[in-house]
Amino acid sequence: MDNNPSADISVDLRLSVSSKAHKPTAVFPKLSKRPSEGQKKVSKLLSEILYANFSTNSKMSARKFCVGGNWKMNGDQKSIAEICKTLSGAALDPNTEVVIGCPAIYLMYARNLLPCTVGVAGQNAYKVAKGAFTGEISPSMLKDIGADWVILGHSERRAIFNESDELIAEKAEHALAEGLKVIACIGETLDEREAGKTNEVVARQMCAYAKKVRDWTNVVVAYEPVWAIGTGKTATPEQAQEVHAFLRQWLTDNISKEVSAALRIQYGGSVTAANAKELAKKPDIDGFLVGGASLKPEFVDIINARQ
Ligand SMILES: O=C(CO)COP(=O)(O)O
Repeated sequence: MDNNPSADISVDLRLSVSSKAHKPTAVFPKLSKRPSEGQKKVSKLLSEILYANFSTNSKMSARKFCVGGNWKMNGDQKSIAEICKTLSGAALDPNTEVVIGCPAIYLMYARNLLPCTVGVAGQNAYKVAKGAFTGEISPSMLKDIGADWVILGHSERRAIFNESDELIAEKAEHALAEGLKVIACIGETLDEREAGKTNEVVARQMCAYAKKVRDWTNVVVAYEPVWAIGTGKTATPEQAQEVHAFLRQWLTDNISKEVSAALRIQYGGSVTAANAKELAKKPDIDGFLVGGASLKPEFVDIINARQ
């Protein structure tokens, strides 16, 4: 048996997790004699397998919470200076990444007023670098003035400016190629939810991104049910978690287990200081994309929701 480690697989699989190393080890059953060489080999093999799985799981919990403020078409120099002052003076949770989606014309202004730990995002960018596209801005321009992110596919761009899944995915592809990080928005309308089509809609939107995005490292997905945006009707933590869990499974099935474990999925739609803490407790909610409340001092409490 000693020469054939697979011959004895009656090893206790309980994990012994060292709090320091976070490395589980397979535990031998209580043996009256010292473990044989074969048993040791099996134990080592099992430890490695378990550690590999455990590492993947621990990556899931290691997703850094990410809170975005989407100011939309709001603010002027005076009010932006005030918000930036509030954020600069506040104790922001260092374990939360913060990104401000600022109107393009004020991006450089906000960049200069915000703490350097806070990222800034454009709220849109076109799918090519330059050219005769009156009124558009490009990812390289955003980068040039100090933005590191862009929000794409927001439901307002989809509904008001008729942006298709395909165009949004092309924009995401180009923005990523130019070195921007992308907050990729998705979400169903009230009619779609009531027709029981939520999963179908978000899967379709994810499919479109997946056709163009090869590397998901610099992508954060923002699930924003359209019926919850600006309406004061937040999805309950359970409703949000249900869709986030569906998205996580979709990523596992259609992209990879690794991407599914690492990709951050924000929730957006009437997030306030009052509901952020409960939403933040859900295992697949990795942050928020906040509209109205990001223009108010309560945004600090939303950023710190996990404290
Ligand atoms: O659209 C949103 C963020 O992108 C959410 O807006 P509200 O937080 O105002 O509902």
